[in-house]
Amino acid sequence: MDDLYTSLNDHLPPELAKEAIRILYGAPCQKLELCEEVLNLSQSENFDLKAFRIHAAEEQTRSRRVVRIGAIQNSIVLPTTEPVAKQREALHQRIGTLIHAAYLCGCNVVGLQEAWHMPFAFCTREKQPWCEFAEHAFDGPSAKFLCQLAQKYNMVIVSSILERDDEVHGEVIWNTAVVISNTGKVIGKSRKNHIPRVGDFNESTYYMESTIGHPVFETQFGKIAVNICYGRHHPQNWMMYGINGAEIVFNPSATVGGLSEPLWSIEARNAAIANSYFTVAINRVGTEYFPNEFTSGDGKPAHKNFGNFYGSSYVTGPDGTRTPGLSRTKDGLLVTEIDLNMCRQVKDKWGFRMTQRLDMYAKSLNEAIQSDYQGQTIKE
Ligand SMILES: NC(=O)NCCC(=O)O
Repeated sequence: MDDLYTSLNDHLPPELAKEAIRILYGAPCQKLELCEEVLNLSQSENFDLKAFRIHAAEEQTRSRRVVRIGAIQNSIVLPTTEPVAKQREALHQRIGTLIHAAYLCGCNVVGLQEAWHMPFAFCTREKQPWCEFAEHAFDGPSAKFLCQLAQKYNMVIVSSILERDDEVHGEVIWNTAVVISNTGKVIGKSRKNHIPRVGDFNESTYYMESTIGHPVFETQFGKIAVNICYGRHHPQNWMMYGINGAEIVFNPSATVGGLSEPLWSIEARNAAIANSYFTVAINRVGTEYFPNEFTSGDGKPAHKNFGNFYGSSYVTGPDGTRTPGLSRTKDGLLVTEIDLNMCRQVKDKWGFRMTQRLDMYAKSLNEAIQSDYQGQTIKE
């Protein structure tokens, strides 16, 4: 099955499909018309292309703040046995094509998947050659490449990379998202707050948890934050970006079907609802093979790949409306037109911020982290 939405549409009687989609996806997203040039490009370059508008109400006292978001998912281009520079160069080329497509679709903000410039080699626990993909956040080859595209296309780009912190912190490696302004300059970086220790996700061998909190980047196209992959399982992580004023939170990810597919459509969507902002969940696609076998202490026979990254990138609005997902198997570009005014409209309607009781939880959490804490469990 390539994607659930299309399967429902293709296989259920029309009335039933409409109702099933309303229940599963929320208010229907309107399809956007795209130009012939980008439709042809998606054919010749073999990527999934979907485009929607999430509807927000018109207001009397504020003009609309319309933004087009592009979410890009991709598979690796060359085998993982090719030289590091060649693999990275091939990914740059592919991403260049997909960003050009996003430009043709009028995107103002584009987000890429987790560690887009390399294979997701953290299953292997090998340091060589994978650590060589790590690069400087502000002037590494991928930052330079994207800064130039951001300026050329007048778009903000959210670039999730393996960072080598060689100025301040003794060349250590981090899992980092760099936010690049539409002026072509890096605005700043955010880092992965929660590092997985599950299945083959042996990422803790390579980098530590972020120490830079929950930054929100004020751009010309809205206040943007980045919750990197496994951070999506932590509601408090999502919450902090909301507290700091985010209007769009990207979730660049790399996750596989056997592990997380049933969770995928829930977590970023729930975060959008709970925090009255838009979320953009982006996952890799394809299967990446590594030269040497590895195991992860879970009883599985030694193997050479992670399993299948299932794509399915999607966008959710603060009212819970979500777009259909991109393909589960193909590279893709998902374009979503949103109106940032919707964040406040939903806060006013549902009052989740107003009723959030942060003071109560701050007090309770502060008690819960004390070594003599007695849980509030009442026994029969
Ligand atoms: N990249 C990453 O953090 N993956 C962990 C697996 C998951 O969160 O689904």
